[in-house]
Parts: sequence; structure tokens; C-alpha cells
Amino acid sequence: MPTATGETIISFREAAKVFDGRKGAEVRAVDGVTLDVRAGEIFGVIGYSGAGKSTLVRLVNALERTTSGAVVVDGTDLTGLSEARLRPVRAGIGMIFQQFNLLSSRTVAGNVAYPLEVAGWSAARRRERVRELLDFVGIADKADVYPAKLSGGQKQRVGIARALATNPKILLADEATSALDPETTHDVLALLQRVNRELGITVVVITHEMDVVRSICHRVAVMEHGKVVELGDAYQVFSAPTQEVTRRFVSTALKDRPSVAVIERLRTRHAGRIVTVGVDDVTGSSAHVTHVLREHGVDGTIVYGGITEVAERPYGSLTVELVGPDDAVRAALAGLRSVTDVVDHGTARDPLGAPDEGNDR
Ligand SMILES: Nc1ncnc2c1ncn2[C@@H]1O[C@H](COP(=O)(O)OP(=O)(O)OP(=O)(O)O)[C@@H](O)[C@H]1O
Repeated sequence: MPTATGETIISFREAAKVFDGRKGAEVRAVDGVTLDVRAGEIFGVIGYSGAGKSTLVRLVNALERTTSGAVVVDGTDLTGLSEARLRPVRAGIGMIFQQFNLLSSRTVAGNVAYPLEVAGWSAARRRERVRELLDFVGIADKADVYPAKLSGGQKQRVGIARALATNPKILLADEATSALDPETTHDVLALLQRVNRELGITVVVITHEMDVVRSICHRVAVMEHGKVVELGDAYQVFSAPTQEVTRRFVSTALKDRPSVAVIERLRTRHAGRIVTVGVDDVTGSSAHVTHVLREHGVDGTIVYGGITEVAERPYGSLTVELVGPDDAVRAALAGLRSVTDVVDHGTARDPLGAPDEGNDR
């Protein structure tokens, strides 16, 4: 029976993978992970190098086996399954890689046809399916070209077409855009979004780039030292991070909060009071901010900041110079605090804030 959208399609239950490291020391690459990926979602796993992301995702197609705990894929517990029993599970999972892993001796069409040959499709059905897939990923004109002649983005499109060939339910993307420039990354992410929306395929994205999660993931797990340290709706996790590692990812992507040095320069350059106000669709919006300032007769000049999207919802902050009578500025600050989070940096004469305020979110 097909897995209905929203039902669990991949379940990690206290899953652990321990490797023998150098000199017999154990490496707990995945350390007791419990989480469910839902059918039909784009699920992100983000973490720095060595956090255990690749190992976690390799447990899904049993390229690695759990040392303890279990991984259940589309209703099948993979624990202890023979290679023969794993075959149908693996047939339901496609995978793409950072280095594309294309066969250099085969043309684009030959690469995409490969899994179909292995699965025993007839030549006629293969031809038709390859044409359909190359059309879907937008490189039908490259069918007879060899990988060496393709750009990185085109190679990843071939990788995606090949991964989709046998109609998998799940697509695993391990750092699929890490070798690509920003524009190509954008195109490939848009293609993964189409794979999810148009074909209904569950996509698990492994990345160390916040921008990838920000632009396409519905839910996200943040990994550190083999453990999931934060898990949930991508917007919630990144708009209210509870862990330091998550805060670091957010600040690398948004760059909307001024650093200590920038705040000092802003205070010197502007005579008014410098404050940073959060903007999101739960608490404040820039309309709220301007409304409060107008209400109190305070002038607000935007001097720093940025609003972007996380999971297709607005998020960021604006740093504003407030100018007006002291009482009015104080009242405006109180008004802003009632609608959103506010960091008051004070003025050049009366500076405020912790030494590392600029890095805090
Ligand atoms: N086959 C292996 N043998 C021994 N240790 C391993 C093996 N595979 C991974 N590790 C170790 O497990 C830990 C997690 O590695 P993993 O590749 O899963 O992390 P990652 O978050 O994907 O990082 P990266 O993006 O650098 O691959 C690392 O310390 C790594 O050195």
C-alpha cells in the first residue's frame, strides 16, 4: 500500500552507528537518533562536517547498518535484513551525491538507463523512460553527451534523473549542491522542489549550508556529535533556535544582525538611539515597526539589516536609528517590545549591550 502524505515513511528509533576509529577508539557517528520523516515532505539534516549526517542517511538505504536501535523504511525494519530482502527496500530509494558519481564511459542517456537495465526493463521501455526523465530535469538535448562535457549543474540533473528512474518514493540528497555555484545551486534546489511537489517524492536533504534548508526544507534536524540537538518545523527551528550550533547556522545565512564593530560605527555615525528589531510573521513585521514609531512621533531610519525567507515565510531584523524626545523614544521602545524582540544598543554617549551582542540572535 502506498504511504499516505504525512504518515511516517522513515523512522529512526534510538539508531546508533559506532565505527572502530584509530587505535581502537570508538567513533559514535550516529548516537541514539530518534526521529520520523513524513511522507511527502522535504526533510533537512544540517550539521557541520563530522556531525554524522552522511552516516545517518546511509542507514536509510542500509549502506551502513545500525550498531543498535532500528531504522524502519516504508514499514520495513531494516535491522538484520539480508541483502536479498533489502533489494526491494533499496528499489524504493534514489540517492544523489555531491560528486554526482556518474559513469564517465556512458552518455547521459546511458547513465540514466543504467538502473533500468539492472532492474530488467526492456530496451524500448528504457528509451521511453529515459526521454521522459531527461525532459523532466531539463536536459533532453544532452542525451548523447558524455559527462565530461557537462557543467556541474547538468551533471547533477543527470544524477537526479538517474535516481528517479525506477520511481522511488524517497530521494536522499547528500550534499547535492555543495560542489555548485550559488546560481546553479538555486536551479538544482528548485528542481528538487519540483521532484517533491510534482512527483510526491519524499526528499531527505543532507547539508552543511543553512541556505539549502532555508529555501526548500519543511522540517529540519540539526545534528552535532552524532545526536539530533534540535528538530522541528524549519521556520520554528531557525526563528527561535535553542542551541548554539543552530544559532551559528542562522547567523551565517542571514547576516542581518550587526556585529559589535558595526554597532560601534553605527553609534558614531548616527546621533540617535540604535536598536535592532526582529521581523517575522509571528511577532513583528516592518509594518508594525513603522506603525509604533509613527504612533509615538519618533523618526526611524533604517541603518542596517535584512529580511529574507525561511521556509517561504519572512524572517530577519532591522537596525533602526530612533530620533525624537527622550520620553517619546522610551515609549516607542516599549511599544516595539510589545510586538517583537528588540535589542537596544543605546547611543555613542550611552552605549548598551553585551560585548558579544552582535553575534546573538
Ligand atoms: N567508515 C568509517 N570508519 C570510521 N569512522 C567513520 C567512518 N565513516 C564515518 N566515520 C566517522 O564518523 C563521524 C561522522 O561522519 P559523517 O561522514 O557521517 O559526518 P558528516 O556530518 O556527514 O560529515 P561530512 O560532511 O564531513 O561527511 C566522523 O567522525 C567520521 O570520521
